[in-house]
Amino acid sequence: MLEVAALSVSHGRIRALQDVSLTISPGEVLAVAGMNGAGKSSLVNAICGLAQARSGRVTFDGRDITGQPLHRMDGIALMPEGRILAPSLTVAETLRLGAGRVNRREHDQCRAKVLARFPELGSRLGQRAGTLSGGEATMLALGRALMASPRLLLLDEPTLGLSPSAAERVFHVLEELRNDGLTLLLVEQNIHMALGFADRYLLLRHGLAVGAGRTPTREQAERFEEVLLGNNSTGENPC
Ligand SMILES: Nc1ncnc2c1ncn2[C@@H]1O[C@H](COP(=O)(O)OP(=O)(O)OP(=O)(O)O)[C@@H](O)[C@H]1O
Repeated sequence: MLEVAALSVSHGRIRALQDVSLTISPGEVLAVAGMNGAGKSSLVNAICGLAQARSGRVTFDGRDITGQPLHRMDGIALMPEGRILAPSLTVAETLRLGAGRVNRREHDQCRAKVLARFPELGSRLGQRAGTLSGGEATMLALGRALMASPRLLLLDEPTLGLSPSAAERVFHVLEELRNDGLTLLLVEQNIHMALGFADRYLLLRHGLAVGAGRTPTREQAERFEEVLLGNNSTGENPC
């Protein structure tokens, strides 16, 4: 479904990502892990055209989408790091924005599905996004992404800043989305939750892919974290 080949991203003189490749098959969940500054957001942003790739290729369903802006990517949606909601827009207006160019009937159908998934948003359609709690704002950001009816959802740290119970709710929703057949690329700071949930992982370090494979078993997880936290100087694949 998604193929990323030797993708490199620079921000000015900083090499954020170097020759990173990955594939995701339909229905799979890929967790992208790594410490702060490892290049996770640069990877996600370059996949969906928000960061410019210096080199490499991104292919979605066989189409080359390298550098294409997100709004032209039929089938891919992003929940960006920090949620990025316009605080003065209402919940209804935010969801409308996520739908893009669809007719009224398509919008209403899609919104009904989103509101069935997030009942807390239904009673707040006229409330401004800036007044929502962290958990509600996260559901709105997820709902906005789902309004695009994606087949592949990119999630950049969806539990950032949330309480443990709100983070659990996010993973509960992600589980439902997976059961509905959605393909997920998940950047997640809560490594335990991410590895417990994903089918496969990609480990980044200083912009390089230093490990990839099926998610580790409980026994392998400790070893994995050693590498992740930088206690292992070889950068070897932990699994
Ligand atoms: N717009 C930018 N301008 C300059 N440097 C940037 C920019 N965005 C990212 N960087 C740098 O690129 C590197 C990778 O950053 P990136 O945000 O991709 O990492 P990350 O793994 O997502 O980190 P975090 O977990 O802290 O969000 C870092 O050194 C960062 O400082």
